[in-house]
Parts: sequence; C-alpha cells; structure tokens
Amino acid sequence: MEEDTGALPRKENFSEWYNEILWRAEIMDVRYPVKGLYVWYPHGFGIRKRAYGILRDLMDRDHAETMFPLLIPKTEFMKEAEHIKGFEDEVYWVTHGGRNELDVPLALRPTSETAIYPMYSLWIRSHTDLPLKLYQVVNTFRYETKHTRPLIRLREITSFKEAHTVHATWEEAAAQVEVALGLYREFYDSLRVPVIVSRRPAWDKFPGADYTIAVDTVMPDGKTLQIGTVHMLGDHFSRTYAITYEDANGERQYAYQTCYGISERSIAAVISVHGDDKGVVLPPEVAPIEVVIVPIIVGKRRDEVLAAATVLEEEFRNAGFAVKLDAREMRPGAKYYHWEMRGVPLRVEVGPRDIDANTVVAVTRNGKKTTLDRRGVVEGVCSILAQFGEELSQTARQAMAGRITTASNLEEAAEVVKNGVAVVHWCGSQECAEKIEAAVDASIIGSEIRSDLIAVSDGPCIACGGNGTSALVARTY
Ligand SMILES: Nc1ncnc2c1ncn2[C@@H]1O[C@H](COS(=O)(=O)NC(=O)[C@@H](N)CS)[C@@H](O)[C@H]1O
Ligand SMILES: [Zn+2]
Repeated sequence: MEEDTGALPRKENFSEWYNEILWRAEIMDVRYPVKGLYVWYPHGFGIRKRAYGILRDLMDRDHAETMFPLLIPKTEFMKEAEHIKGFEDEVYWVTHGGRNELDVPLALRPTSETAIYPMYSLWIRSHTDLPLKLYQVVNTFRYETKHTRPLIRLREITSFKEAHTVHATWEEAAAQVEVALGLYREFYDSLRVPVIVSRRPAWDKFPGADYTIAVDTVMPDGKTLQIGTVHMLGDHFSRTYAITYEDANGERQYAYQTCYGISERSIAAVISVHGDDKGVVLPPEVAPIEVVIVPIIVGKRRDEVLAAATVLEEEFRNAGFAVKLDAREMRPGAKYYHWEMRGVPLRVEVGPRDIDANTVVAVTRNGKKTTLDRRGVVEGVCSILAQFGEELSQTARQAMAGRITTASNLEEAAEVVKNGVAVVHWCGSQECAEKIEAAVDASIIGSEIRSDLIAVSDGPCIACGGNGTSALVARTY
C-alpha cells in the first residue's frame, strides 16, 4: 500500500478527515468498481475481527450462532406486506443461473427475516422449543439510494450481525428487547463509544415491527449515527410465516419475536469518535496491534538495542499482547507517525540509555509518556493501557455531552441541530413532528430517551404547546 504522505485534513473538517483516514490508516479501500462496495485492508479487518470477537462473546452468553442462505425466493420474500414495502426499493434480485432464467427470482438478503422464519416454522413445534435465540454474522445487500459512504452506508453490508429470537409470550419478547439493549451497551462500552438509547418514532420503526429501540452515537460533526437497533416484532411475522407452538395445554399459539442488528457502523463509530488530527485512535480492546516497540538505534550499539527490543517483544507476546517490533531502517519519528496514524494505543521505546538504566519509555497514543522499570514492564504496560481505555471513554463521553443541548423552542432547536443534538418537548403526534422537522431541518429520531447524559422531563410541545415529553432532534447519517 502507498506510504503516508503529508498531513491529514483536520478532524474538524470531519467529512474530508474521515474519507482520507480510511486509506491513510489502511482501514478500507474505496476504489472497488461497484458503488457502495468497499474492500477491507488487513489492518481495518483486524479491527473488525477484534470488535466482532467481543460481540460474539457477548452474544454467545445465551444465543447460538448459525448461518442461513444468502438467496431468498421471491415467494417467501413477498409474504410479509409491511416488510416488503420497507425493502422493495432496496432489494437486489438474482434472475439467472448461468444462461437459464430462474423460474423464481431470488433476493439477496437485505436482512434475513424472510430466509429464517420459514425455517423457524419447521423447527418450532412445542413451547419446549422456546425460547429460541440465534444469530449470524453475514453480508447483506441493500440498494441504498441515499449517498453511500464506507462503513456507514454500504450497499453490501459486510459485517451484519443479526439476531432473531422466538418466545412464547409478548412479555418474554419484550424482556428480550431489554436483554439485547444491555448487550449492545456492553459492546459499545468495550469500544469506549458513548450511546444514546431511544424509541424510534412509529414511522421510523423496522418494517413489520411493533416498535424499534435504537442505539445512536453522536459523530464529531454533530450528526447522529444509528449503530444498533432492536425490534419488537410481536406476532406479525409468526402469523405470516406460521411460527406456532403447542402450549402446555395442547393449544396451538402464535409465537412472539424480536430481532436486533449491528453492522460495521460500529467500526465507523470507533474511528470517528476516538480519532484525532494524527489519525485513528484505537481502544486497546479492538487494536490489532496493542503495543509497537520502536528501537532507538544509535550507531555502534545497534545490535545490542535490537537484541534488547527482541527480548522485550517476546516478553509482551508471551504475556498475551498483540505486539509488533518495528525494526525497519527508518527514523524513529517516521515510525511514530506511521503507527499513530493506524491508531496503535501504546508505543514502547528502547535505546542505549534505557539499556544502561534498565528502563523503557512507554508513550500512549494520547501522548502520555512514562518511564517504566524494565523488570515490571508487562504489569506497567497493563495498567497504562487500562488507564488509556478509561481516558478514551471519558473523553468520548464529554465530547458527546457537549453536543447535546436542550432547546425550549423551534428557533433554539434549529440552531442546536446545526452541530449537535437538540432535546425538545414533543407531544408525540406525527403532525407536530412534521412541523418540527420542517422548522429545524432535522429529524425527530427518538423519544423515551435512555441516557445518563440527558434528564428526561415533561413540558409543552415546541410545536403545539400540548403535553410533551423529551425527544431527540438531530441530523443523521
Ligand atoms: N446500508 C447500511 N450500511 C451499513 N449499516 C447499515 C445499513 N443499513 C442498516 N445498517 C445498520 O444495521 C442495523 C440493523 O439494520 S436494521 O434495518 O435497522 N434492522 C434489521 O435489519 C433487523 N433485521 C435487525 S437484525 C442498523 O441499526 C444500522 O446500524
Ligand atoms: Zn405537539
């Protein structure tokens, strides 16, 4: 890949910064010749791999992982009316196998309800088969007509984690929605990404769902990014796909379902929230390289320094760190620049002075320098990385808090949404939502807000003066 050249755009020019950092930090190559499809560089894929390893560990607590087919027959796809309406403009169709026209066109899954639920109908017979909680991590395809953007709005979603659960009652399904939100909070806590949870307005819920609860973060430009959604499907899909079970009294009942999804937007959030003017900044939890060792090679003591650096690398590797020794013939400063761009959380420098003093110098990606005793170096680095992770959480949380502002009328809200999220009182009516959205040129993205950064309250709707409660208004990706 091309080497680094020149300075990055400043992060305050977020859109340019974001586009440039994807190739400068070797995350994604956007030159693939199909719109909305992009290629993972190995470094970017390493971030995805660690992040989805955390996600799988969370899901594996009480879900089973599986994999359903990519191609969905039109007959199945077209069964759930609302679902179709929501996706008919986004579905890719396969119509030929070789030169033979297929008798039934096949959809590339935009999401997998219509692939999975006919099989659930075969699998679920009795209440003893419930609850059923499966998930898969697959690619899905959506013919997005809005502006596509790497990691944020793709036509091939390469890292679509979708969970689909089945329960005996509405209450159990509603409880699973809360379990899913807890998992998503834990996931984003691990990525040090602060989130706001809220209920999407009825017109924004997932097609075919009773309600949708979304997980949003606030991007550096003040726009929100939906980085996870949890849907209560009620019995809509079970009635359409005949997912029924025999209850304890031998009665046949329709099942109740949920589904919840996360995509590579989670990676976009890590890059966007934590990055700075020098490049990507990775939480240790998802860094493909946690520690890079840079030997300070000085003339005649070159071999001695390299030997010491190699021993150090071995020690970190045996302690379970993802460590890299950068022994390239290059000025140390150029190496610092290279690894800072790629977001490596910790650099360890070792040179002749360190060998004589039996120390090493540890420098975190956010610029903290510590001289460590060579003997306790592994423990020292452990606590430095833990501290670094906490600092990332705090910095990101404060940044998000700084972009959320209460607005008590339309004019104030119109100002706030230019570079942040407005918290307003809304009566909940669609009519007032349209008035508010037109007046402030932004969307009502949620109510029933759950965030320890936002004090929810009642008050007069800023459109009609009627009884309102706190709602989020923002521009969105
Ligand atoms: N075009 C896209 N590119 C990247 N991520 C996307 C795209 N469309 C949706 N997502 C992400 O995928 C998540 C789940 O998508 S969704 O439509 O809301 N929900 C579903 O598809 C349900 N079947 C849950 S699995 C969204 O919250 C969003 O974060
Ligand atoms: Zn109103």
